[in-house]
Amino acid sequence: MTRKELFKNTLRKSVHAWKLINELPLSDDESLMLRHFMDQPGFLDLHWRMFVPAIKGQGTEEQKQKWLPLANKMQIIGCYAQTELGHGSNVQGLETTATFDPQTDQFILHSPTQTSSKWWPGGLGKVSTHAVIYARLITDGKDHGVHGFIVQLRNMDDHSPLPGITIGDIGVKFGNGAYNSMDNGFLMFDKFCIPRDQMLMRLSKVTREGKYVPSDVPRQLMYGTMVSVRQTIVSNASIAMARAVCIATRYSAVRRQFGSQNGGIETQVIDYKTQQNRLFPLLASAYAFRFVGEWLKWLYTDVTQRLEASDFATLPEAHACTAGLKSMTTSATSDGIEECRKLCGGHGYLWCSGLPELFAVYVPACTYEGDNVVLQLQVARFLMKTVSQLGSGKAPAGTTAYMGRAKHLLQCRSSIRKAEDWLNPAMVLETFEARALRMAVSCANNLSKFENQEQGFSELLADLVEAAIAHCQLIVVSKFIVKLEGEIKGKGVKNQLKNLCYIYALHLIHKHLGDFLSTNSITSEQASLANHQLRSLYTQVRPNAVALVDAFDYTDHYLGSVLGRYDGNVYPKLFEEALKDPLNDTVVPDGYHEYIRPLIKQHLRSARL
Ligand SMILES: CCCCCCCCCC/C=C\CCCCCCCC(=O)SCCNC(=O)CCNC(=O)[C@H](O)C(C)(C)COP(=O)(O)OP(=O)(O)OC[C@H]1O[C@@H](n2cnc3c(N)ncnc32)[C@H](O)[C@@H]1OP(=O)(O)O
Ligand SMILES: Cc1cc2nc3c(=O)[nH]c(=O)nc-3n(C[C@H](O)[C@H](O)[C@H](O)COP(=O)(O)OP(=O)(O)OC[C@H]3O[C@@H](n4cnc5c(N)ncnc54)[C@H](O)[C@@H]3O)c2cc1C
Repeated sequence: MTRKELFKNTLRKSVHAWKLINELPLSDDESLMLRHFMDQPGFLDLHWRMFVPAIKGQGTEEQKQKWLPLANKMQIIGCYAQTELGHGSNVQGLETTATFDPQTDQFILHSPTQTSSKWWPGGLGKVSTHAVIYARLITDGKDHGVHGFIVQLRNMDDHSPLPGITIGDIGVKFGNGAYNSMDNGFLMFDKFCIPRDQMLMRLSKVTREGKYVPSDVPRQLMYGTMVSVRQTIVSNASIAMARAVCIATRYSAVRRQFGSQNGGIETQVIDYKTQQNRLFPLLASAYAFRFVGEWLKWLYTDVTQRLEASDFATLPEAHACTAGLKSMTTSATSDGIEECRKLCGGHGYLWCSGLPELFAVYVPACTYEGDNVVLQLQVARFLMKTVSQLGSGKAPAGTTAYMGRAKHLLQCRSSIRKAEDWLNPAMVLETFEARALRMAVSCANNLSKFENQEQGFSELLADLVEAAIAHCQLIVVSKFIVKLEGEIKGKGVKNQLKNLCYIYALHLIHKHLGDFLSTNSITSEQASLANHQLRSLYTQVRPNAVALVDAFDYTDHYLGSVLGRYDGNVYPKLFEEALKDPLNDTVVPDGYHEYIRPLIKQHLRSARL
């Protein structure tokens, strides 16, 4: 499809999905499932995941009563317009202004520079009638920082932009189809006026007289919509990873190379330890991210309930967990999808493998909802704060509770003696805790050598990110172990999950061996034992690998991959796909008479053939 066709077709699908949701009707969970199977980024994502939650989280009761019924019936379509051409990560650096005019009781929205143009918001370019706009609030010449406003963008009769608004699509993005189904947009305001009651005023207010009334709740609640989306992105990482792994695992069982004896069949590539060493940790990650996603959903629900009761104590941890896990799981999944492409050899590079499209559509997850490095630095700040409070009498809680055992974890030596000891959950956990704590403490010690903490932080950014990743990996490992300790129906299933849990943990040790050795969390002998155990786990997973990906229950239609077909009938179907290519419509290609024939004829003449 051309870009225009792709965009229009996605509009068609989105509107059809909305019709089904209402007609059947579908529950919230079923609607999410429908979105999952619609399988294309589109304006509904931003309307439901960001526009509506932003109003719910930041609007007053009156604002919710006014706007939510319209949004819930999709009589208005909204998006989330925060990022600007010049500022994305640095939200406090946004330039768009919203200046209160007491004479008209209105805010004047203005884009003072080119870099202040809104740039990137999904659904903004061509579809949305409304947006939640983030802009600097100015009253009486004073800048109160960034706040949210509900703004109508387009005329409800003919969809034209309202006077004072310039709006459009930002152009083609990475990949052929992928994210190009979405109208990520730009937007400029030229002194555009909105009524005062369209500032989202649950957190802070501007009175009729133009007085700014700051809120008595943390201003970070303004970032709540991002926290909610980051949490869902973790579960989505599991879905995308599982999809790539399903394709690569099934195909690895079909594909044979070398090893034929006396003219017999060749070896299935899934039997090579190198293939297993690349594939099975990704299979394990798909399960691990699913379980940590379930836990994060619980954490998010818990913090939401606490916030409603004005208990803000767990907000920093919820922010650190959603930011860190969003970052860690999306980076691992993007890398994992690419690894799966390589695991499928040359055929993985074919569009019909399903992997190129999956990669192209998935990889921006490392950037949207916060650049992955910027988000890990938020985790690092949280860790440094926690370390600095050790010994102050305030016991670390939640995911940093292990830091409360700092005295032990800083000096303990791993008691792993034989390979099977690596199947002991307590020993594995302690290894990850020791490594995470020691990396965090080492950063804190290095920071303390700087007179200026912020300067020290800048100097140590790379180490801080590594410490944050170590903490996030510990969370994933520990939540996998907790899952195994809970109710899992079926002993066989539990055994398989145990194998995957240890593959996940031991492979991380192997991959980040430098961290584990340099922090003395394990010795090089213990590292060899971990590798030994890992190989044995691969052997145990091998006979069940295909079943473990079949368990994701993805249909062939959803996978969209010739290589990942459930029936394994890969080669005939590759031919079928190839023959569908427009280049094969004719035997002699268009351009032959124009370019190839004159070239050949010229050579034939000069060679006197
Ligand atoms: C084959 C076909 C397949 C098809 C598949 C389809 C797949 C589709 C998948 C779809 C899935 C999902 C769809 C999602 C759609 C995504 C849309 C994307 C939308 C966006 O991107 S919206 C824009 C997002 N922008 C960002 O994330 C910006 C990142 N920056 C920030 O968040 C912040 O500015 C910051 C960097 C975190 C803050 O930095 P800074 O320290 O400068 O900030 P402040 O001074 O403002 O705050 C300091 C203080 O506050 C704490 N804090 C910061 N953020 C939060 C928070 N969210 N909650 C609580 N607390 C927070 C911070 O820690 C500081 O605390 P301290 O003072 O140190 O105690
Ligand atoms: C597909 C897609 C959809 C999007 N949808 C929306 C949307 O609906 N609404 C919306 O408002 N926005 C949206 N965005 C924008 C997105 O949220 C931002 O792109 C994102 O937050 C990253 O910000 P940036 O582009 O400014 O990156 P930058 O911050 O410019 O990052 C560039 C580089 O600088 C590094 N860097 C930046 N700051 C630091 C630091 N302090 N320390 C160390 N390194 C740093 C980063 O790691 C990165 O390597 C979307 C983006 C994409 C790609």
